[in-house]
Amino acid sequence: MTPRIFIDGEAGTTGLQIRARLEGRTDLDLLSIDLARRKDPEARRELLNSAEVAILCLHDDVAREAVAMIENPATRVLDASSAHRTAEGWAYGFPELTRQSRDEIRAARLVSNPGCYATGAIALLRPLTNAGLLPPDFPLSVQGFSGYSGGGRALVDAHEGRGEHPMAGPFKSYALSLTHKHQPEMARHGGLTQPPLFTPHVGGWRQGMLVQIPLHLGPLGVTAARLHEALADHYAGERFVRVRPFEGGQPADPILDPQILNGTNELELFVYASPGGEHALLVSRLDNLGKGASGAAVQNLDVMLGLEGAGHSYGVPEGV
Ligand SMILES: NC(=O)C1=CN([C@@H]2O[C@H](COP(=O)(O)OP(=O)(O)OC[C@H]3O[C@@H](n4cnc5c(N)ncnc54)[C@H](OP(=O)(O)O)[C@@H]3O)[C@@H](O)[C@H]2O)C=CC1
Ligand SMILES: CC(=O)N[C@@H](CCC(=O)OP(=O)(O)O)C(=O)O
Repeated sequence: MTPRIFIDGEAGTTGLQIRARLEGRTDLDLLSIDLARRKDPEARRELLNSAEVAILCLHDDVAREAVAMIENPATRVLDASSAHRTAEGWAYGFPELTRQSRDEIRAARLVSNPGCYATGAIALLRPLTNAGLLPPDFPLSVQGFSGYSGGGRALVDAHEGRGEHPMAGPFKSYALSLTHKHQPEMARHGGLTQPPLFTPHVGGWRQGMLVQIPLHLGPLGVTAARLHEALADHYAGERFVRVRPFEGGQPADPILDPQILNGTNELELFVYASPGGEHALLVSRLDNLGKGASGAAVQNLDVMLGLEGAGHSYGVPEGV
């Protein structure tokens, strides 16, 4: 039977992008809620309990409530919120992260979709901590640069002339309390014993992001070439994660535009080195709504259902 899928929060930023990516899929039966009843607990309860997979595109508190509404043991959950990313009993939905990740996601009833900045950071960190090139307690800084859709409906509306928001504008630094909800996730799934110092920034473009990790190589006792080799080895053969060539002093990609991967489910990783080899910069580029949210969610849905081999792109189809 065709698996029934319900997107709770289908009218929000992440939900709409998931719907766009599922457009034209005949191997899934997409259940939809009457728009007028989309916040009605009874209407949602019914759909949540009749789906094979419920995808939650809700803010954390509403996502927790949705999980509590599910009584049907056959309903599996894919949560796009940050409510369960370090919770016990939840698989982490990053299929390329470790050799076991795909099997864990396929077997799980509860899967948490990664955060956007966290995806960029963890994709760089985990292969290096696993390979023993980055000690788990190494003091790290992570910098993020996101398009405004990362702020959800309220920030999108402010940017598109439908309200005001303190983070709207051409460029803002934020989370200057030096605490951000992605830090525990970066630590846990990046293989670190302490959260990195994380400084996010948001700008006046709609979507697309860069995540940067600067490294002093002296204390690490490793070369940038070795870090690149470990990343390239780990992601060899992966369709959605690409490690760009490393060319030492003459970078293959001398300028990075955060928007290049928009509409795709792709993630690109870069390693840069200073001419004397003292410093390295690790960078990831992704669409915060693609591999950072909705593309990843649809990929995870297919991994959960054993459909990944069908070769879908998990991008937004042309013209949608
Ligand atoms: N934006 C991004 O880049 C990413 C977001 N996420 C995560 O996805 C989740 C959703 O974020 P995002 O899509 O940006 O948020 P939005 O605010 O755009 O969407 C949330 C949706 O949930 C709806 N909603 C609110 N309350 C209820 C309720 N009680 N019952 C049912 N629906 C409700 C909202 O309706 P209404 O607008 O009418 O209130 C809205 O349509 C968040 O947890 C976020 O952390 C994950 C990765 C990336
Ligand atoms: C620009 C902006 O506000 N970004 C969001 C992160 C968005 C995201 O994708 O993360 P989640 O999946 O955890 O919501 C923030 O910093 O909280």
